[in-house]
Amino acid sequence: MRLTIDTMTYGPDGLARTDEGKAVFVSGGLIGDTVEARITDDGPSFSRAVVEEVLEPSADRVQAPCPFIGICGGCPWGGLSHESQLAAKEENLRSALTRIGKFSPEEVAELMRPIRHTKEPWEYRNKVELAPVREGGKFRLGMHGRDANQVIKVDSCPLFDKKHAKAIKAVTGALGFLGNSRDLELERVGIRSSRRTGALEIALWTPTGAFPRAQVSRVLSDAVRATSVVRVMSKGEKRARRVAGVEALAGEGSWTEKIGEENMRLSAPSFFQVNTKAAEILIDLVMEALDPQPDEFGIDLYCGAGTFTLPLARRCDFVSAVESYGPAVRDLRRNLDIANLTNVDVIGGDAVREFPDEDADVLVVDPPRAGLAPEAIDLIASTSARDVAYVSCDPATLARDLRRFVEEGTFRPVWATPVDLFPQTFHCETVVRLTRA
Ligand SMILES: C[S@@+](CC[C@H](N)C(=O)[O-])C[C@H]1O[C@@H](n2cnc3c(N)ncnc32)[C@H](O)[C@@H]1O
Repeated sequence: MRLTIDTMTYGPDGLARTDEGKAVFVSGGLIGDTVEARITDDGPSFSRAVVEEVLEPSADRVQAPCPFIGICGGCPWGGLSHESQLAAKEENLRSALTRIGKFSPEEVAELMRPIRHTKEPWEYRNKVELAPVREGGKFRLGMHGRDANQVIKVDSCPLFDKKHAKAIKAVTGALGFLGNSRDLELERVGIRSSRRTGALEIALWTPTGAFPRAQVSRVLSDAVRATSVVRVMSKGEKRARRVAGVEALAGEGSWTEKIGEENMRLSAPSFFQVNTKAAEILIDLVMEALDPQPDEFGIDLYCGAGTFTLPLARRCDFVSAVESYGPAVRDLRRNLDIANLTNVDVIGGDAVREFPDEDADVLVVDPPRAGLAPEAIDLIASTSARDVAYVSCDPATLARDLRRFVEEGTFRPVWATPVDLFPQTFHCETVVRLTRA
């Protein structure tokens, strides 16, 4: 079937319409392409298809600096110019605010500010994750393919920080060698690099139990000059793996990064934005949205290891910060110690159940993809906060939650700024300023 792609979805695919107007999600199709596509799934309201041949390539197609574009899962939009990616991300947010948030086109036009981004569409990632695979009795590590069951052997990744570009090959080589002589039961391997502090951490995720610590530490230390090698031990059912502990195999046992003026120390399981430079744009936008004053109180919900807590604490009189994940709570306490900040109450627990008793003037929320529970919106509405900064990694749940705030009648969105933290992918962060309605 001949199709012309007219939209990039919030996903890896392009979207086309048949002559009858039916939507077709086209894997491998980029906006502006005319393609010959094969239907793989013909549903009642939409179909799925894969590109068999690009008949007329989009003018926005570019040659990406990687031979694995289209195969590797890391860069689903890697064949598209960065300008076109930015435009598609703005359009995705606009569309979510209209379709899901039920804001009128005029309201959306008023809310939306241009997408912010850094000058680095490649080499921005401070973290890569490698997946293990055993094929024909041979063990190796590689990148997750676009097909989730596929693991692609790579020597380098153009998204990864060039300071430690060689670490990928060194780590895959060393662990491949070790894994062929004995089963390390590796679940995944994380590599975190900071060009600012020089830190390089290798994190080996394994189940609890016996582990050849000394041998792994020696082989990895010979292969790569890491500042930290850790083992993250997980337990429980595969789908709901929980972290049972982290043990240092060599070096510092944690990773360091400088973000804005702050020096952060992070344990391997803790969340940290993978694009440090672009995360600084998020911090600037949150501070712009809240404009915190020295006599004011702040709340930081879903605070992680403190990306927004520390800058907020420097500007406010007092901050309550809530985070449910134990390692991140410990990291935040340590980061506050390093920064000599004593005006933060760190609360470990669920953002709803442990919602701070202290009232607040300003509030930042940065929830996971699922967005805010209705109870969280009610609790936020019950504070006397004058402004809320909502940091979101999912336009759909963001749009849903903004509508809920508007329906509650307590806060209304003033502006929404998309931020491109993840070039070459469809993912997009957004910061929204909400103010008292
Ligand atoms: C998107 S991350 C943001 C972290 C932090 N603001 C940052 O920028 O580094 C979301 C955080 O929310 C935490 N989290 C997830 N569910 C939570 C809940 N129900 N209550 C509190 N924190 C939660 C996660 O552990 C994670 O650290």
